[in-house]
Amino acid sequence: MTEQKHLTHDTGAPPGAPGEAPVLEIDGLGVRLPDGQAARPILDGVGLRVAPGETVGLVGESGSGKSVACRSVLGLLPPGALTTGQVRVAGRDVLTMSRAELTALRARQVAMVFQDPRASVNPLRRVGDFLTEGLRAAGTSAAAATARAEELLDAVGIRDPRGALRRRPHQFSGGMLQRVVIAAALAAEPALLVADEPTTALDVTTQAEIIAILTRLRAERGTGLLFVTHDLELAAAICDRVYVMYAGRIVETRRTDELFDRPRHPYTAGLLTCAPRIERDAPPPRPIPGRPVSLAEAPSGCAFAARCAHALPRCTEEPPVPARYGDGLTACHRADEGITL
Ligand SMILES: Nc1ncnc2c1ncn2[C@@H]1O[C@H](COP(=O)(O)OP(=O)(O)OP(=O)(O)O)[C@@H](O)[C@H]1O
Repeated sequence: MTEQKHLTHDTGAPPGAPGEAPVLEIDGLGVRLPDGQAARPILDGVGLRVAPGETVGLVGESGSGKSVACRSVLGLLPPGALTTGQVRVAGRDVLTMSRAELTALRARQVAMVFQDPRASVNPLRRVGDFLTEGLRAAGTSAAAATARAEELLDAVGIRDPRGALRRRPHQFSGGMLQRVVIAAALAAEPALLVADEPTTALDVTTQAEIIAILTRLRAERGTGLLFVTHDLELAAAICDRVYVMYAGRIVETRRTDELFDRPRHPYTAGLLTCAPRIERDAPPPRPIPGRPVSLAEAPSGCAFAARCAHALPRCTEEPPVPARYGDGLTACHRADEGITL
């Protein structure tokens, strides 16, 4: 694997309203994680923006690096991680923050919701303690913290919030507990919420309810939302813009409607056609051939070339550099040919 340093300071994001700084700015992020004596490359040249109140999707198959990218936003990379580039939250680089600064960042500015709500809560403690501890640590009185916790549980659709505060995690279904985790994430009114596959472990109905809650809360509170998923259809349903990641790199980004109407990267097009559709006359799903590679395994040309029906000899030799098409970016040698239509 040759790292391509496909650095660009263009992240495909719209310029934004004057005076409105992005809540998240990732520029040229590279991550290597320890692997025995060596360091294994995981991310390369990742660039991404989230504006206040914007919902941005980060989409890709398993192992593409989505979780590592969003963990870097909270300074939650494993010990020994080596990074390059910048991850700025409200203008400050997370990668250079001290431990105390990271604690403050997580308490006030960024919150994260993970796939498995049971991994986020202490099974032995009451939900009320889980919801109020951050508020109490920030100096809120016990009575005010409890009132706020009830308000938050109400906002995520939990009936009888007062009773819920006294219960323990095992007394909640997965979907109800994910609501509790979202309520806790919103307690400090963070500028940015990072949700890593928050509905993957839930049944379809509960999934829809959680998505509706996230969408409503984002609209009401103006929180920026970075929504991580392997499901492009789901991302399209809720996101303003989407970044598509393959083998640790962003291969395409654009506004959701444009991404669907006119994907320019064959990988994006493949993600769109590999998912089953419910319409009666919809074509059958067409899986992307082969299996995804990690950045460490990626060949020196385009990492997707071996799975791509449109690959030319050039694709296996030269790394494609992200270039601007329409309102977004695509890293493909054939992007200007419209081959994925
Ligand atoms: N703590 C770690 N130590 C070493 N390698 C890791 C660690 N966490 C993740 N990786 C590696 O980093 C790469 C990206 O993993 P990551 O979990 O970010 O992918 P993902 O796109 O989120 O996948 P999934 O959808 O399955 O969660 C994988 O090759 C994975 O094996």
